[in-house]
Amino acid sequence: MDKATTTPTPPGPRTSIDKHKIRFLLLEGIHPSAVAVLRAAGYSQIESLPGALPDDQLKARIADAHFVGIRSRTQLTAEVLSHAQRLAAVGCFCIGTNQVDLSAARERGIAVFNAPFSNTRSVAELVLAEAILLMRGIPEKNAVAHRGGWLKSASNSFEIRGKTLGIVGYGAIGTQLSVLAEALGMQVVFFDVATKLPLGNARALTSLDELMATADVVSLHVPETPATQWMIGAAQLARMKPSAVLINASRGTVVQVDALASALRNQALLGAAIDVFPEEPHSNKDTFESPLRGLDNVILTPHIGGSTLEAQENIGIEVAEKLVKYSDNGTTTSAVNFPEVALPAHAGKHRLLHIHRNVPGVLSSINRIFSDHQINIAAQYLQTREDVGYVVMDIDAAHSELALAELARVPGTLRSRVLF
Ligand SMILES: NC(=O)C1=CN([C@@H]2O[C@H](COP(=O)(O)OP(=O)(O)OC[C@H]3O[C@@H](n4cnc5c(N)ncnc54)[C@H](O)[C@@H]3O)[C@@H](O)[C@H]2O)C=CC1
Ligand SMILES: O=C(O)C(=O)COP(=O)(O)O
Repeated sequence: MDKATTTPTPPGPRTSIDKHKIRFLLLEGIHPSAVAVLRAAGYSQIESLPGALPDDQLKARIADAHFVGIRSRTQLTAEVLSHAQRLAAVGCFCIGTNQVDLSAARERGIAVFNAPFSNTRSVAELVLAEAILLMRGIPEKNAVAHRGGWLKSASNSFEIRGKTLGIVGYGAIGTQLSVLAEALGMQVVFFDVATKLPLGNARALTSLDELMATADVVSLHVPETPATQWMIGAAQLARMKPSAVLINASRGTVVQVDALASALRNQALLGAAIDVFPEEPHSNKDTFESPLRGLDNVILTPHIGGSTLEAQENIGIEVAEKLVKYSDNGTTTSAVNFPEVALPAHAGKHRLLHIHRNVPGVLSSINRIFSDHQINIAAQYLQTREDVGYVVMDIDAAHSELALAELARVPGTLRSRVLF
């Protein structure tokens, strides 16, 4: 049986708990495939809630969770994480991890995982569909028809074949979109801060300004970072052709929505499709407020770019498997904020996991414990990342209790566990 022992910060109390006492808190309607993976791995304390929790409830509920699963809505700030004394890892059941204070988590020895690929196809498909609908003026024609009108006209209606798609952020989603768009006969240009291999006949442009001025369809696929915050404002919109459209399925903070609303009202743009907003409702019961409401040439969607059953099911499996691996075996492969270690099985041995501040002296203190007590280390793995070190040692069962107690006392210890 696997057991885990977690010490919050030394000299905090050591709690030895078995698998059935490890608590998983899943929020925001994570797909049941995640629960199935956790159950199959022998975990039974799993609470899955349909929505995000208000801050005060989140702080209360996270306090006794060992693992928490969230999507894009839940904000795990440093303040919220300070209530998470037992938390070993966070699973973001999505791509974006901007909702988690990654360095605060790392400093507390909390690993953060995500699903970097599972919903990329869903976003790319939606964007492509929106590009076609916008270039045909469908949002407006649809709205008018619902009001009893009839807008049969070819004016401002275009095929996307032969038009230029400008992709801002040529990563996992941007590249998929690039390939799909070329298959429909579009020409693709992109702008990325990193050097990226252009797929097919796509062309890299050297500036955002050039992309905004060139493209008939501009689609944003950058992460939320200080550099992407409000990167599309009045000046960038003014560069677009009046016959062009803007699609944002990245993060709400990338576009200045007031500037966009006024560009759309002034017909400086043909239309827009927006899936993400600076302020999004907490749940389906809350009201959605936006200056873009009421504009017929805008497709508004409630942050559902990645919300397909296929994507959600895959994400549930992928992230739950990462949490299980970390809990059962200590593997941190693909953690977004943490030293990455891929570990083999440890049959017949107890495995000690020690997460510490990456400061001089910690490793020698650890090694001294083993030499002072003459404990043989069968295997040792070490990885550091920024200010945190992660060392894993496989030892004989007879010594693990003693070694764990000693490890927890090493100055600089953030967390320690034993698996067996
Ligand atoms: N609407 C939705 O439901 C979904 C939204 N997303 C959002 O889409 C974003 C992108 O996803 P992926 O393509 O998987 O991420 P990715 O990390 O694979 O690609 C992002 C690309 O943006 C580039 N980039 C970063 N900063 C930039 C800047 N200032 N200017 C230009 N390029 C920049 C990066 O170099 C990278 O190539 C996610 O971070 C997430 O916020 C992701 C999935 C679903
Ligand atoms: O994957 C992402 O980054 C998304 O934005 C999708 O978020 P969601 O899981 O739908 O809240």
